[in-house]
Amino acid sequence: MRRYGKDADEDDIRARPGRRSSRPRTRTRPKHEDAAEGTVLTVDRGRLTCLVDPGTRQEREILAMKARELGRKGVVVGDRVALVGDLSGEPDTLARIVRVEDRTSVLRRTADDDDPYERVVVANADQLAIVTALADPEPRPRLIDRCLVAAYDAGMEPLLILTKSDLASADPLLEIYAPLGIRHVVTRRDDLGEEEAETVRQQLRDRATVFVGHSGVGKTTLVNALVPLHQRATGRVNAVTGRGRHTTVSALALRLPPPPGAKPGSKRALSPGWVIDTPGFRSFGLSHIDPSRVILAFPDLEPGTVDCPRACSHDEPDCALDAWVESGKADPARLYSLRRLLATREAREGD
Ligand SMILES: Nc1nc2c(ncn2[C@@H]2O[C@H](COP(=O)(O)OP(=O)(O)OP(=O)(O)O)[C@@H](O)[C@H]2O)c(=O)[nH]1
Ligand SMILES: [Zn+2]
Repeated sequence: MRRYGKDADEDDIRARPGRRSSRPRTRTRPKHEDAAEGTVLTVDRGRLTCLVDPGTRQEREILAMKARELGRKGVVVGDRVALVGDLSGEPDTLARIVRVEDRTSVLRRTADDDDPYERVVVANADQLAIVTALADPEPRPRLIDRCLVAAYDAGMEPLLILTKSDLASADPLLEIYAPLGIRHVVTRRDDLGEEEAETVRQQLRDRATVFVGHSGVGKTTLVNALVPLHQRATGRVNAVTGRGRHTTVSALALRLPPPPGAKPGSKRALSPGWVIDTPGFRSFGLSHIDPSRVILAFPDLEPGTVDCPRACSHDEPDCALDAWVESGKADPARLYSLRRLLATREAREGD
């Protein structure tokens, strides 16, 4: 898949879209030559847990905070950062993050469609796993479409994970998504033994995959099977937020176990892939999406847009894609799917 992650330099957690370009870009980097490299695994009320020296005997998680000099720059899960200060990782120590490296991808969402603010959810991920139950709760193709738009906008490859296959067949959904050529896996809780979990892990090896899904689709069940040593806490009420059972509070990066038979210390063992679990959500706001980025995920259609009117929505009478498809240059089902996806940008009841 093509990479087209947009410039993600100036992305405060809360940035007003459209203002980005007016801010001056300063590239004065403080000298922190002794800084350690780390990857942000989770963020909790301004405290960032970072993994340092991965794959070595010194591997450790250290707690850090953003240095003042970073200003309003947001630091999110998946960010690669430079750390100074106490790097021991001992209890009650706190390091400082002095730099955030350029990002290869940025997954954003707006809390809802009327929300002018966008949030960077995760940085540097390669893949977006859209977890959908086949029943209980009923699948919501429109929500899947919205997640797909977010993935394409972010330059991430989508993966459909269809859970609860004991309750309903996956065929009708798979038919809808066939023209998009999205990879998929179908799971059921009672089959998620070690062997089946390994089949799912094969889709996640060597990359970082963000898991998103509506509450109750079985995401926690799945993630716990994929990363058995971790067992995300469920059913506990958080004393601070008061949020209840089975509520995942913040994004959390989890390393997959190494593939069976991988030699300890080998590349395969050291980069087994990452799962980035995110809180279950009800909606996925898309007010920040740019159709011209989404269309880059359709390399068969994209060249057909050169004759489009300026700022074409690709769903208007003058759109050149109709002629492109009529002349046999691409499959009409692809154009239909693209238009269906782009149409989800308009908010509707129940999003
Ligand atoms: N029938 C059936 N039930 C399942 C399956 N997977 C999970 N469940 C059940 O669905 C319910 C929700 O599962 P969770 O794993 O907590 O769902 P979640 O998506 O993490 O939910 P949140 O934590 O709210 O985001 C639980 O009662 C699970 O036991 C499955 O394959 N089949
Ligand atoms: Zn067009």
